[in-house]
Amino acid sequence: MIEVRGLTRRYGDVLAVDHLDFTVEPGKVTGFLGPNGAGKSTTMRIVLGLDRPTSGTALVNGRSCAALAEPLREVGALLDPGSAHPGRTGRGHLRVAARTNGIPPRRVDEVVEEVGLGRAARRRIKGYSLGMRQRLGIAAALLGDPGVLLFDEPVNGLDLDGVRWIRGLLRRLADEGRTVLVSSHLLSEVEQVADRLVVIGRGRLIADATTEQILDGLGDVRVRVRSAEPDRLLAALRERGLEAHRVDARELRVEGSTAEEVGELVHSLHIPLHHLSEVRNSLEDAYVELTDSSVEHRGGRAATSGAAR
Ligand SMILES: Nc1ncnc2c1ncn2[C@@H]1O[C@H](COP(=O)(O)OP(=O)(O)OP(=O)(O)O)[C@@H](O)[C@H]1O
Repeated sequence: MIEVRGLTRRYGDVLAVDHLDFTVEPGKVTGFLGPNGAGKSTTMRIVLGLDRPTSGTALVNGRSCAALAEPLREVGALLDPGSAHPGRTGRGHLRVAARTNGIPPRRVDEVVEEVGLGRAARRRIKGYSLGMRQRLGIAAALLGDPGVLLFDEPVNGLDLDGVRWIRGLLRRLADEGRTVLVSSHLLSEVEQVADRLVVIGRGRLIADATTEQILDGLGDVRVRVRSAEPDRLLAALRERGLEAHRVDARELRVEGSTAEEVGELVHSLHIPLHHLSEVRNSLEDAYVELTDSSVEHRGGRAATSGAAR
């Protein structure tokens, strides 16, 4: 479990993280979302004990990471896949990490296998593609078989196969009961795999809820209705005070209503119905709505008040 409480990090004039509170639970994939510069990497570095908070705490399984003697056994992370020494082989890089963390060398073979590096593990890292570096970084994160895993933008620059592979891996790690936090600035990259979303903007918490709750809490439902008598239906909808408009010769769009309400009205008017459905905002729309509002309210702490919690 990861517990972030009142976390604040200031770099000179820049307030990178601003009184952040959230918990990342085991057995779930938690998406950590926010636009560029929102404070995701800073938060992750503090959780990992690689940076110090100005105030507040970030605990992994109840303890500060900086206090752990062999951190890789408790928490694994993919932060910057370009950080491995280019002159080493992939295997050599993993061996060094294993040795310094008291991990048996045979575990290196297991993680090389697990991430599908194969024979590339014997080649020097400087010849690796971005996808191979990413796999190597993930192998290093998995080395200590940790219960807590953090991935900072893991699908950055990967092709579709790589993205699918990472999604499958995240799911499996969570299903094994591990705590999985995965950051992205693109909702579309994590919406399919994240059970929960922690959304931040300008260092502040915007939303912390299940992916479903965030979707449900945002944006009105719109109803599409096609009928034999669109003009009559449009008039009746407006008479009821509903915001309705024509989409084409047969279709109407009704804002802020439900299929049930519109369906009952159509029935009461004895109008033949051809189509009736509810349209929700896509999660991407919801996310833009969420993060936009954090920018709009940049002056005050009111930005968090509209959060879907
Ligand atoms: N070491 C540092 N010194 C000064 N400012 C920093 C430092 N690290 C981060 N910042 C600033 O803190 C803010 C948050 O940065 P951070 O990298 O945590 O955001 P992020 O959400 O991870 O963004 P991205 O998606 O672009 O990686 C930014 O304004 C950044 O410029």
